[in-house]
Amino acid sequence: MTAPALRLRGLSKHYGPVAAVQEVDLEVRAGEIYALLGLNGAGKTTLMRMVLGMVRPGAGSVTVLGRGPRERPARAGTGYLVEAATAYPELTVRENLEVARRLHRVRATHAVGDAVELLGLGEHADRRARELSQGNRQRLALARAVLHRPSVLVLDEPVNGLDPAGVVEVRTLLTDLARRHGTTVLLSSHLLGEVARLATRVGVLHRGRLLEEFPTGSLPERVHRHLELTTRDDDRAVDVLAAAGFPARRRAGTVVLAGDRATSRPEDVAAALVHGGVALTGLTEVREDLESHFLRLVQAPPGAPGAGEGPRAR
Ligand SMILES: Nc1ncnc2c1ncn2[C@@H]1O[C@H](COP(=O)(O)OP(=O)(O)OP(=O)(O)O)[C@@H](O)[C@H]1O
Repeated sequence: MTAPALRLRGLSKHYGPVAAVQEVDLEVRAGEIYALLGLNGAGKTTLMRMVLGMVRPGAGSVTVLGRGPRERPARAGTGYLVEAATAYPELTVRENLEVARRLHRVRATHAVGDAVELLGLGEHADRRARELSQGNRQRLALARAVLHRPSVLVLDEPVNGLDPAGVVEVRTLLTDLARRHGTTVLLSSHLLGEVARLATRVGVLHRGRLLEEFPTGSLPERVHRHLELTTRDDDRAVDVLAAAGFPARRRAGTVVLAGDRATSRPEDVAAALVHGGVALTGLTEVREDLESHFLRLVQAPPGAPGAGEGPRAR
């Protein structure tokens, strides 16, 4: 097996009494798009800065492409966008990218034109950076990050400030870089829906700790489900269901059943009611959306009393 493109071991950082990042173990394989999901202040930026060698870890270690983050092969192989997108305001888009090309010692002069095209900046190539909209400034920052075709991209909130079309473009770009060129992407976001569409794996960071990791493909199974029933006699329905081994409760004019046994065999629930002489007038399966899943996780981390979650996915 090849070594992971990024490897974090016991990574921690305190700022005075604030534990910004706490004992994070994380690996990202080549070609993966790994999204760090977290509320404001969760520690995403601090973690990314340690990956980039901009912040020294308090404890633990980081390797990028098998090297320390400040070693030349790691730096040369990494493109990044952290903090608010910045550029030389008086230089044009093309001139800004030209500076980046020289800094990265990229010989091919067409790299600038390629990056302009890749990020759809053609119309704006000769405008000064300070005249750009926030979204186009973000595109310029992304163009700078990918100009030298790095094998690792570290992107803090890459779709911030982009309009819906821009979000789709960036998603296509990153997916394409990962699939076709094997580029490894570590990104942060608080946009849950976007992360679900873009990332191959998600890590939930909360108060500096990595609470959970899972492949985005497994999300449909991970979100909680319950059944909502409407009946002619809800009190009796609850009693009949309890006797049949389906704990249920009344909520706002419905009868609610959680648990795998009920959600995986709704026909058994219906049959139990019919046998008990209760008229069933409606049965709906309700799935928790991604937003609620995330909020439930950060409010009741796995392992905490009442969290009710299985083992961490690894
Ligand atoms: N240079 C610093 N000095 C002191 N405290 C800091 C510093 N940088 C970050 N922190 C604190 O560390 C914690 C994590 O911050 P961080 O910026 O990493 O979170 P984040 O998940 O990126 O948040 P956001 O989504 O708001 O950018 C916060 O409590 C923050 O106030």
